[in-house]
Amino acid sequence: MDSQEEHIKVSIRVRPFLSYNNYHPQIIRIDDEKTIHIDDSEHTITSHYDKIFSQNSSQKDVFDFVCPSVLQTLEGFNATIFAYGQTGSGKTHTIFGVGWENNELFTENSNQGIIPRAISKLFSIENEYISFNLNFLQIYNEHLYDLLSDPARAKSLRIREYKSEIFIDGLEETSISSANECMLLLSEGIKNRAVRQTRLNNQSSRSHSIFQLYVINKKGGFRRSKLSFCDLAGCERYDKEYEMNNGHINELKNINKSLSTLGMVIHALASGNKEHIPYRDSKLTRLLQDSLGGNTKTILIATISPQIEHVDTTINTLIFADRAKEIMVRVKRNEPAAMNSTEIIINLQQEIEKLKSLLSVVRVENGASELNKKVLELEQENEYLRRITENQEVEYTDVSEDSEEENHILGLSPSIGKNLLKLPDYFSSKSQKISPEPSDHENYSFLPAKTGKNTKRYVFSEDLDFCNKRETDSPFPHTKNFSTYIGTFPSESSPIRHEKFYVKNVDNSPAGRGTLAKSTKNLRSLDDLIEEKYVDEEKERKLAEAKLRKVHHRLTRLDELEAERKMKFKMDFERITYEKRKEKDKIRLELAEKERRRQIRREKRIREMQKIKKFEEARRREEMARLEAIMKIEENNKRNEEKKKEKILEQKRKLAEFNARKQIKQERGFISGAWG
Ligand SMILES: Nc1ncnc2c1ncn2[C@@H]1O[C@H](COP(=O)(O)OP(=O)(O)OP(=O)(O)O)[C@@H](O)[C@H]1O
Repeated sequence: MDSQEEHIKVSIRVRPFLSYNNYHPQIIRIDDEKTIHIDDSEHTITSHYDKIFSQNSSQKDVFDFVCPSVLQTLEGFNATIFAYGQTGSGKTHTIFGVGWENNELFTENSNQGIIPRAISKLFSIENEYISFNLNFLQIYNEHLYDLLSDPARAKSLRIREYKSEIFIDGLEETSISSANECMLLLSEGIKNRAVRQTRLNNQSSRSHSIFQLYVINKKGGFRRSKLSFCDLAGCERYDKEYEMNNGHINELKNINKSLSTLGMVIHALASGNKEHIPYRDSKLTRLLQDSLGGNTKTILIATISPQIEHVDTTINTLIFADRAKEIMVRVKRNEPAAMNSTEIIINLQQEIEKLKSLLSVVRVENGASELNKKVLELEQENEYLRRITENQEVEYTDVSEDSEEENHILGLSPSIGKNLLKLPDYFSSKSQKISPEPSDHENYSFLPAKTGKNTKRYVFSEDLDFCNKRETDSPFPHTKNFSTYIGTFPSESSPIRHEKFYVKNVDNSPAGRGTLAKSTKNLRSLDDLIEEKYVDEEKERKLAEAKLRKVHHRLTRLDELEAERKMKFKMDFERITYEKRKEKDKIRLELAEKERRRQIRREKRIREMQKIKKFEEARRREEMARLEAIMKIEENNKRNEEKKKEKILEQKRKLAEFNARKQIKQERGFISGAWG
């Protein structure tokens, strides 16, 4: 099936206020299921995600959101669900649920987190072809531990990579046949996790834990998919007011370091730069590699606290979630591995063999052990060669049989041969390897016998005169008057080995001399025989020398390699130290810059507030003046009005008086007229 590209799904879950929280203003508003607002005096932020879970959302609501991806593992897709967020914001609550201490979560209830719900869901689907394996691990202080087999955190495990797939050496994968069995193991593992009471959480996870369920579908082959749940340890700030012991500080440093690496990985992936993703900078990112950048359907649940004092961390979590939204992953259904059980077994066996051999290679590659191994091999080889050389010497010097043969060829009696200075004893001791040379060379004749390429043989005679004539003398008869000595004289200055036969002439009579001459002649024919042996020995010696040269060459090369490795290690170490220092400086600068900007913002806000206050004051004063003016005008108007009214009243009064007077006049006129 073709692969398809899709975004990582991102959701936000807001934790409710906990009972021990004091009242705090609501700074989080959720408009619809996809939009969240953060509003406080300093920030106004709006952001969109695949799903927002409010403070009232239930565990079931969250599971319903991830359920389709969980079920897709049955069809051969890999899936990962991971929770990220500030300490105490509800990651463990979301992923595992609460109440594991009392095994409360075995049966369905509202507190169950995503994992127990996923287990129940998967086991509720009856399918004879499907089986499950699981493992459960934690990353504590940058060390990996098997939560199911190593509760004491005694043995940390190592990450390996094979065919670009990440696996953990020594992590036990347990086959499970029922949901109950699975829950039991899960609860065992949960109890083994590293937790600690902190200021923000009574049961704070101090490790990142990863629970992996392998879904094996045997229908039409052997299809294996992986469902991972990851509960990350929460990021936490160093708290000066809360006394932290060294263990706590160490945990905090490791947690924050791995989370910041995760942030960098997310940042790099989101920016589309697939070239250099710093997966290897932490164990966490190494393990999440295939979830973030590989063939896996991934869901991130970012948990946030509703409290105003955590607003900065909440915003950082949202920034992290924003970046994760941008990541594209290419997902593909896993292919079936083989068609029948025999093939499956063969495939698995082959795979195991490959992995085993790979492991041994990786193991030796990972340190000086390879070098040690090679050095050991070479030492063994050296020892072997040394022994060969010694044996050759022993064989060569152990001439008891040869001397008997020689005696025989020389025609010397066995008794004479046996008296040859007891040669085997003589040569068997290293300290006496060199035969005694005749004390006075003047008295010896020097007869060159056969000369091999690397061997020179000489025959000495005590009698110079006699020896000078030896070439023309008659054959050497068997006689007890002669003793023959054989010795090997390694030359210090040259690789040529000098071998000297010297014959003592006991009987200095002419007959005796004749015998010696004959002996010498026979000796020369013996040389012919021995020469063949020397040629073989020569070959062997050459071989041994070549081997030694090779060993020497290899040792030199190993020294060079070791020097190179050390140099590379030193350079890498320096580079990493430099980068880390740079990174630290950068973070320090960023923090300082952030602090500076925050300070500027604060000052600006204070200035603005002061401006607004002044402006308000002026406005108030103006308003007061305006009101006073209005009141004055109104008073004037009122006064004028009253005056007007008085005037009118006066006029009315006057008019009334006038009218009254007029009427009186008229009445008087009328009376007088009537009288008149
Ligand atoms: N949605 C929720 N509803 C009710 N209680 C919650 C919710 N989320 C978290 N809590 C409670 O808040 C407390 C802290 O939650 P939890 O331990 O899950 O946080 P965390 O993010 O895993 O913290 P840490 O990173 O320190 O482990 C717990 O008592 C938990 O039960």
